[in-house]
Amino acid sequence: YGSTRPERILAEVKRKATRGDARSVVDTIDQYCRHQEWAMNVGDEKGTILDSIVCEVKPMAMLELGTYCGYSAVRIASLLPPNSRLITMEFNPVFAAIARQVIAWAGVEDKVVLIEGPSGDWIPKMKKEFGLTSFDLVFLDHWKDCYLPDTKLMEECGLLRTGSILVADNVICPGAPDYLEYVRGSPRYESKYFRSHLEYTRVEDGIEKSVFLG
Ligand SMILES: Oc1cc(-c2ccc(F)cc2)cc2nccnc12
Ligand SMILES: [Mg+2]
Repeated sequence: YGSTRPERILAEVKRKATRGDARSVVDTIDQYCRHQEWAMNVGDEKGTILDSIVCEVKPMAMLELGTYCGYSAVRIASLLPPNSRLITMEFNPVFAAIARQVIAWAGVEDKVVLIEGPSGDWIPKMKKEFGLTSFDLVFLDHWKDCYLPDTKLMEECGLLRTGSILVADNVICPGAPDYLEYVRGSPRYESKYFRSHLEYTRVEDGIEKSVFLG
């Protein structure tokens, strides 16, 4: 029986990364995915852009859509202020099961809440389920055709406040054209593009940072 790519990434983390050391987990995954087998982590180059935004915003409440193996959840959690929480949402149960173990190995499980299921089902329930008023920062890194509907749903559910920031991965590759058109064209957003590359490649990709103006 063959293992899955997420299982091979977890095995590499357990073999090479220091338990409780988030940076060593991040670096181990980057090394493996650059030199052994590509995987859809935000990666080191775009990850540095994400880090700078997390450090600037210092979010008390943050949402990640699309956990995959937990690479960006670990990367983000290692930068969060005390008492702040990252809620990360994953649709695929196989990915979620691996991510839980990667997050635990990195020792950031008390900063991260991983929820499983479709974003469209969860978003309307989040205020009540987590006693939230709104998110300070949202990282969109799930299926590209969900970026726009989920953004509109977060607006409708009152999960965004004046100043909430959306950070979207892959706006060029694979691309989220309808989302880009919306945040760049809407008077309710102030949007900025950070040019970069698709993780572990020289292909152009980028991150779009959009401030919700209310
Ligand atoms: O960062 C990413 C890259 C890709 C991806 C896949 C295949 C390619 F050829 C190019 C890019 C897919 C993604 N899906 C969800 C979240 N993030 C993704
Ligand atoms: Mg991505």
